Amino acid sequence: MNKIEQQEKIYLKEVRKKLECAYKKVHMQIINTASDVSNVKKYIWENIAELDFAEKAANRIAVTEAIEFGEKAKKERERLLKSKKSPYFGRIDFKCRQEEDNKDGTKYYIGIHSFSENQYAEPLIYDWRAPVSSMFYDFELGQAFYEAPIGRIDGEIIRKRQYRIKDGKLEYMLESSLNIGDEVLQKELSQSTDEKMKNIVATIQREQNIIIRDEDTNIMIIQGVAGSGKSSIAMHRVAFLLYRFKEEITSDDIMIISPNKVFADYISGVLPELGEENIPEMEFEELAGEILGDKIVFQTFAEQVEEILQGNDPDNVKRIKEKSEIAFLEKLDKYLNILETEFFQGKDLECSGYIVKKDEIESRFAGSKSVPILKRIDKLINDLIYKIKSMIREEEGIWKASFGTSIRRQIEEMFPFKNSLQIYQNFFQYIELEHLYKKKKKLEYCDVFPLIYVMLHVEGMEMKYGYVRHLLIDEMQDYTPVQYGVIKRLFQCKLTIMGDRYQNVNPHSSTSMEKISYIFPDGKCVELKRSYRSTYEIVEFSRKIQPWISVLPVERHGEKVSVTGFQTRKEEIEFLKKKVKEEKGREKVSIAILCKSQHQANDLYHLLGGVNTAIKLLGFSDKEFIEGIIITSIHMAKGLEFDEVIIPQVNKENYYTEMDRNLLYVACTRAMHKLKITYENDLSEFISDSFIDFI
Ligand SMILES: Nc1ncnc2c1ncn2[C@@H]1O[C@H](COP(=O)(O)OP(=O)(O)OP(=O)(O)O)[C@@H](O)[C@H]1O
Repeated sequence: MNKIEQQEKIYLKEVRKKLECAYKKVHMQIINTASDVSNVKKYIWENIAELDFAEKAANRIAVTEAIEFGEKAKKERERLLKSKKSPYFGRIDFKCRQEEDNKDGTKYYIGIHSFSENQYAEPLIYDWRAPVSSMFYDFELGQAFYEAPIGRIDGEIIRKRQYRIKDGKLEYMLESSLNIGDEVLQKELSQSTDEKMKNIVATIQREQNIIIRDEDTNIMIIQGVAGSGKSSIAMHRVAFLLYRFKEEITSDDIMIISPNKVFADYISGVLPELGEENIPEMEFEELAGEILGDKIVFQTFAEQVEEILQGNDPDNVKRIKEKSEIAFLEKLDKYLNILETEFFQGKDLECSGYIVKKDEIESRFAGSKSVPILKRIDKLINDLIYKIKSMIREEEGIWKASFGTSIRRQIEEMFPFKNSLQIYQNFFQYIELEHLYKKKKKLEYCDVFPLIYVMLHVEGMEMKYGYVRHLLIDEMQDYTPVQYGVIKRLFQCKLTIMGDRYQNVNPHSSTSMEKISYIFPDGKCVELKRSYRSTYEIVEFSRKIQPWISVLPVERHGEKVSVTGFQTRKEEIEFLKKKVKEEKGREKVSIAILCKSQHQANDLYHLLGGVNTAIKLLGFSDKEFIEGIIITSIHMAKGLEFDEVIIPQVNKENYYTEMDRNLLYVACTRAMHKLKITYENDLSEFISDSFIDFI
């Protein structure tokens, strides 16, 4: 062990001792608080009859406050426990320009949580989100600066170190003059995964840090290649904002729209790991359900994808495609703008001999333009009932309930639609493309958001999501311009939208960063091209499926991708069975067998032995990320990652459309360390001769 390492070990021991002291102190506080609470409760119980109202109230307040204090202390204890295990991961020695004589600079140790011995002492560990910590991610040795609350602080980084401390032991340390990375990053990336998404604080890269720490941008649109860390960045960005604006926002003010519950569960560990509460999550379908209520039954996105894969309805693709264009949103906007002028036709209204002239009706209607049109019709009815009632009363006549019904009927006849669905259906006649709307038992998924868009326009919507201060949307490519139109209306808050146009599981409705920025012209677009998830071999292999993608792999090498052909399906199944048997019982396996559709996944699951095997089937109704050996559809695996991925049935006749190409790409990019492809008879043309050196 060299001298520097020895010094660091001594320092680590000292810091851990102090953490231990702090831990014991908080632990005692929790015990004492629990005992105080129980004493006060006992006192109230025993003296309930004698205590007056004020005394009872005072005691109750004391209990509530003690419980709150106890809860906070418990969280602090949890943090200290984690810090004891791994107090910090980095250090910078920074010499501020004003401190010329401080030639060694000030040492800043950086960890997940900050720690000081007391509230007046300088921190022994700085939170990774503290202003000074930003230099750890942003600069190499030499000139550096950070934005402190008092303004920019300039100086020089004279030392930078990285550590891996596990269970209180220094596993390794590196003197780094380079960007964080390289060696430590390689080590981190080569770890196996047996669990959910982990934090990446120790190795956040510069381009990622810029996004995480950006507090000024209102709308951020991130296009990042597979494995570039988009979802990780999103979680770290939330943690950063919660720290930076701790007085203003809480985790309940932030929301994430994720592709499915399994994905939401997969990412749910990161924020608690970083000492923050999880944020509310929902899927687009849930949002649709909340708005449409239970009156309209609709198809889900997953069902739409499965339907396309079954390929039974070629017109379906046309309908989906058309409704995913910006032009469709523009046509819809145009239609909604002319609804009033083209479809509302004022007429004279007659009720029990009283007349309200057409002109008055039209000017009343035009006078409340800010009210959504269907609500305006209701308002007009109510206003005219009131007017005619007053006229009748003035002349001492008698108002009858049937007058109200007659007024309502006459006004309703002036506008041909009673609800949003009728208005939406009529849109297709108006644009003379009736074939684009297919009436079915379940509203087609491609009509769900256009209908909601119409609803928001013609019925309005109370600010249901007004409390959301920051919305994150993952897998942005899966949502159409109309869906973004809906988001724009419902969420008037900061947005972080991220995804990858090349990972669209339904290319007929995919949206690129360019399309999204058309809807949000003030949005800031950022591109991430480096892929961290997969080995160099897997990235290079995947890249050949979509050669137009520009992606930079991390130089982390692993096994070659294997492509194995079989003469019969039976042989392929036997091969997979053997593989599962070999892996069964091994600890910490993370293997996914990814099929083109859920239908194929279900079939294969049964062929491999179903419930009698070690394999677990993951389907659309699942809510939790499952560890071990799983079998599922590529759609379900979006956003997830596994040590090893096996893609069966990559036959010529199974993967041949552009949609299949995308799916194959998504499947390959789920693999971190190993990728195996199997096929029967002829291999899909997407895996061509150029792959030969990988076979
Ligand atoms: N700076 C980093 N340090 C260490 N690991 C990283 C870093 N950035 C990303 N990773 C790792 O790369 C993998 C991919 O990250 P993530 O899932 O966030 O990427 P993504 O862009 O959302 O992927 P995809 O779009 O393919 O689902 C994860 O294992 C993550 O921990």
